[in-house]
Parts: sequence; C-alpha cells; structure tokens
Amino acid sequence: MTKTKLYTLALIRSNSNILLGMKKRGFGVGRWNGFGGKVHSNETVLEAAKRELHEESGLMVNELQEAGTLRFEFIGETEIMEVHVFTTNKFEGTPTESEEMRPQWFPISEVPFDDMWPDDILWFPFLLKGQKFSGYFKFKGHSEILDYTLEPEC
Ligand SMILES: CNc1cc(N2CCN(C)CC2)nc(N)n1
Repeated sequence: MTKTKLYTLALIRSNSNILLGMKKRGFGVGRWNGFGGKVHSNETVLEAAKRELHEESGLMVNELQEAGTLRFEFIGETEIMEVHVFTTNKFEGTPTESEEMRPQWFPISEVPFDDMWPDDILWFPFLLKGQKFSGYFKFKGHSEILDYTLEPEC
C-alpha cells in the first residue's frame, strides 16, 4: 500500500540569480537543489518550508509563493514523495553553509542541471516563468526517469 509523505523545496531568486545548495549528505547528496526537507506532524507545509530554508541556508523569509507540486515514485519503494515547491525573491540574511547544504548563487542562464536531479530541467522553466505546475515522475534508481507527467496548474 503506497503512502504519501510530504516534503518542501524552496527556490530563492535575486534578480537574474537563483540560490542553490550542494547537498552534503543524505538523500540527493552531491546534487545542487533548492532548500527543503520533511514536514513535521505539528506544522503546516508552509511553516516547514520556511523552517527548512532557514535551517539549511540561514535565510529568513516572511512569505513564500507556491510554485508547484511534484510527486515522485521510486520503483520498488512504497513511499510516494509529495514535494511542495515554493519560491520568493524577498528574504533576509546571508546564505550560510550548513551541515546539509553549501549554498551558491547561480545566474539563471547557468543553472547546473547536469549536477541536479534529472526532473529539474523539466519543471524549472515553469518555475522561472512563474507558471504554477504539477508533476509526477516515476524513477528507476536516482538518475533514470521511466515516465512522467507535467502540466501547468492555475
Ligand atoms: C526525485 N527528484 C527530486 C527530489 C527533490 N527533493 C527535494 C527536497 N527533498 C526534501 C526531497 C527530495 N528535489 C528535486 N529537485 N528533485
């Protein structure tokens, strides 16, 4: 019986730059990504997104904009990951390395997709255009997408 587990992912923009973090350990280690993690039972998805962003990058945000929802199935695993994606260009603080993440600004034109999860190159265009999206990806291992659906949501 598949079980859905909630996660967050926050992408921070500043003019034509985007803040990514190099994951230093755990799930997705060695790949650049936004900042996020699990949603605790005593918090909303939005509260978790703000908490995880601060824990992983040192940045503080008052508001986050909903950008989209991504669901991931991994062949052979019963958990479906439901990742709620957020974005903002209003933040306080300076990106600071954490135990989990090494933050770095990238020009939007230089997003290192080759060193990111393979789904990212597919949904980033929606994020960058401010078009909300909903995606479902079936992974074999951590690098092969067997099939997927991705559509704009209003
Ligand atoms: C499986 N593909 C993924 C997962 C993923 N996440 C990021 C957030 N994590 C907490 C859970 C997994 N992020 C991206 N960009 N792609």
